[in-house]
Amino acid sequence: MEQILSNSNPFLLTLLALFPLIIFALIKKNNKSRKLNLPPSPPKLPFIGNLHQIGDLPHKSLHDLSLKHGPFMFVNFGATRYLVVSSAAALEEISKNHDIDFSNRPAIASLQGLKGNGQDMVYHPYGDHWKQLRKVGALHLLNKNAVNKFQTMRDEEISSMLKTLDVHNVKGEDVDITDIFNIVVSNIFLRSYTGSTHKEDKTTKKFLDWDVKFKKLMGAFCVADMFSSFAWVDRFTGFTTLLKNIYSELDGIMDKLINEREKESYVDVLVRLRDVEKNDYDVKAIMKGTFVAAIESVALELEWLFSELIKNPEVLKKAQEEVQRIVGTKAEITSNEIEQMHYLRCIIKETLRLHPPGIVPRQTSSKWIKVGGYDIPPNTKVLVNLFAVQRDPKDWEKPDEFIPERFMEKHVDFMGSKGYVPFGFGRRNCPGMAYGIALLEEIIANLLYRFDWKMYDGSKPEELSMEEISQFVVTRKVPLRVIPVRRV
Ligand code: HEM
Repeated sequence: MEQILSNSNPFLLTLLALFPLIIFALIKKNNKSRKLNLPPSPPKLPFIGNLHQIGDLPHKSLHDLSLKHGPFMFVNFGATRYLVVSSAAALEEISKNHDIDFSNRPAIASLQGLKGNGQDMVYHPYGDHWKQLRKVGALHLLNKNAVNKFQTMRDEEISSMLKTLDVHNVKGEDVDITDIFNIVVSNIFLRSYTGSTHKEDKTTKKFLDWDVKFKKLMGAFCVADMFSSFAWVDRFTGFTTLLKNIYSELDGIMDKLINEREKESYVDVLVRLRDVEKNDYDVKAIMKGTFVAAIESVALELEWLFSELIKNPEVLKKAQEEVQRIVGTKAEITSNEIEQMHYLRCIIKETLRLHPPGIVPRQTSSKWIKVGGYDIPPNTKVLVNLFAVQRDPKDWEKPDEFIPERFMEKHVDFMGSKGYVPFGFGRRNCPGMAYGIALLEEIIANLLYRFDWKMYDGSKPEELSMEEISQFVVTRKVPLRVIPVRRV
């Protein structure tokens, strides 16, 4: 034996000694994967995974796939695997039993430039730092009191929007209402951030020009998002440079807002917390994430809401009658009057049900989780398909139809009702809900009160195209053009 030991290779000897341990580990691993019950997945192709089954509108393709493969399914976008959640019951199970475990966001290469050094609010991992950011946002920008504080400024911006529409009315011209919505919403958020007392048309234009380029880029194919080990292809094709340029342009706009901030505005508070109280804040990243989240979602919901009103003249008429009945012949609409517009609120709810802004990205925590009877590995990237959840036929009769009246009969909260989650779910939900709803109500109430609306090309309202395009968010494919006709 001694001879064997002295003549042998020490590496082989170590292996021999560890042999029982290795066998034990292999058996254990084997047993574990045999016992694992992973979610089902549509058939995949080598390398591209399920990409061939995803069309131009991923929310629709994923919805269709979920009807075949179930409300929890694994889908591979190239080499990147996602758990796709597609029904009200599945989402309820997650939010009731695993809220914290599903409260992270995945790293998305093409959105890296919004994250700054990773200390923003939208993409920051769940934890104390993120909670602190949410608190500052709530206190200085987003809660009901903060929203009320900005009322005068909102009134000014809405009144300026009405004046622009009046010019088109006098000339009998059509107007790109999508453009009008983008301008009024950007103006309002810009001023809410910096506390500016005057109009900021130039910066708004800069931001909106930026936004068009940004969305186009987000609609393009980013190799790093699908195949992280082939990220070099993006450098080779020049995509990485395009991303770098677009984010540095946004940085420039944020710099301008920081330089021009008023005392005690949201931006000023963020800067003070960073510079005076030495909080570890990436102010520009916080601003970028919330700014883009706010403007994109409110503008697109206004666009869909207005499209649905134009396409459904009987709903439009009923909504106008409600506004007229409550406001009478007064010159201004007050927040007190808007509170009484129940039918308008139903229209908003139904629009948010049919047209949520996009698919919600999340990531699970670093432990194994069991949902829907399936084993979910640590750090799994998740896509919650609100389009599928909010059209679940188990919760909604005629789920694809626009029927605001359904909300008259059934009490459904904007936040936290089964099968209705336009502002997301759990503790990572949208912090801008109060502000978003206030804006939708105020802008639409004014448009209904002041104007009648005609199709610009003489076509019938019901012929209005509702085609979508998915570029970061899901918007109308073609901008909405209408003719405003003054009523009062
Ligand atoms: C009608 C308008 C809006 C809709 C439909 C909407 C919808 C959403 C949704 C679905 C999410 C994902 C939530 C989740 O992961 O569960 C979200 C997140 C977010 N929204 Fe909104 N949003 C709106 C307006 C706003 C406004 C006005 C702001 C800010 C001023 C805002 C700021 C944010 C932020 C910062 C997040 C990320 C929160 C986090 O990760 O902690 N949103 N929004």
